[in-house]
Amino acid sequence: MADQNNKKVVKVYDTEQDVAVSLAKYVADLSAKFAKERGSFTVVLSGGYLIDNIRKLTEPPYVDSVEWSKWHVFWVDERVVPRNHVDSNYKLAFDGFLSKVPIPAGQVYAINDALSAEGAAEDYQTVLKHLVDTGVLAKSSVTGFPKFDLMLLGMGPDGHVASLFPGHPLLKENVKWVTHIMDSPKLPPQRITFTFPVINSSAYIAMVVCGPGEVDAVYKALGKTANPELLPVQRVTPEEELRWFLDKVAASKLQE
Ligand SMILES: O=C1O[C@H](COP(=O)(O)O)[C@@H](O)[C@H](O)[C@H]1O
Repeated sequence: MADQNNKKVVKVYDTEQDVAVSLAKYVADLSAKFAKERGSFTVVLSGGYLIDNIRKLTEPPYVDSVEWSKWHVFWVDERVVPRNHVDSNYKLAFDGFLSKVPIPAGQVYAINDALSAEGAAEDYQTVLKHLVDTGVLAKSSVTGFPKFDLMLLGMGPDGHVASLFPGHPLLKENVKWVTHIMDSPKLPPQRITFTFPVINSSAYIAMVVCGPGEVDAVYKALGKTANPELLPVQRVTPEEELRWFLDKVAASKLQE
């Protein structure tokens, strides 16, 4: 299914394994494109099971063929916990992905875990501004916000993306690049998160959803019945392409 108007593509695969295979090729192709065009590839990770979905990148042929030296890695959100804590999105990504591929350590931009939620959000925004100033990170000519090459996102059962939850005032933040939340409905409560203007200024977004947990949210987001109150995931509109990677289970209500 492809929608040319809002650059949305929905791909449904038989199994989660097929999603992982296709997602690895998609990421590797974009890595090659941006490495050639810009000399670097800026990639944003989320937490959750997305990290498991990108496992094929750590295996042949990709582990040997991707230009890992061009990668710059960021997080769309992070929990305010030490980096070695079981709830840390950095730890999840390090254990499942970053420790298995040769991305230079200086190009992995973890959120500062020694600061408060507010301080860590401000600090991360400062890091991003410096990278825009030095040309590592592109800037959107449309919005003026940083333009990441690719965001790899998951979605929660309530339709949340990053740490942007349904009905929360942070959905309306339109000035800050990075902000903080002290009352996340999903634990842990203190987090930092990219804002929608930053998410929507990115070039490409892969939205990866597999398994039974998000069947209803996928249906609300992509089904034929109009959803009166937009889920956070329905506000995601990157500049080039939003591509959904679903397995048959996650898409089961769409096919009814
Ligand atoms: O709390 C979070 O949840 C979302 C979705 O996670 P999942 O386990 O349902 O895949 C995740 O994308 C976000 O980064 C994380 O902090």
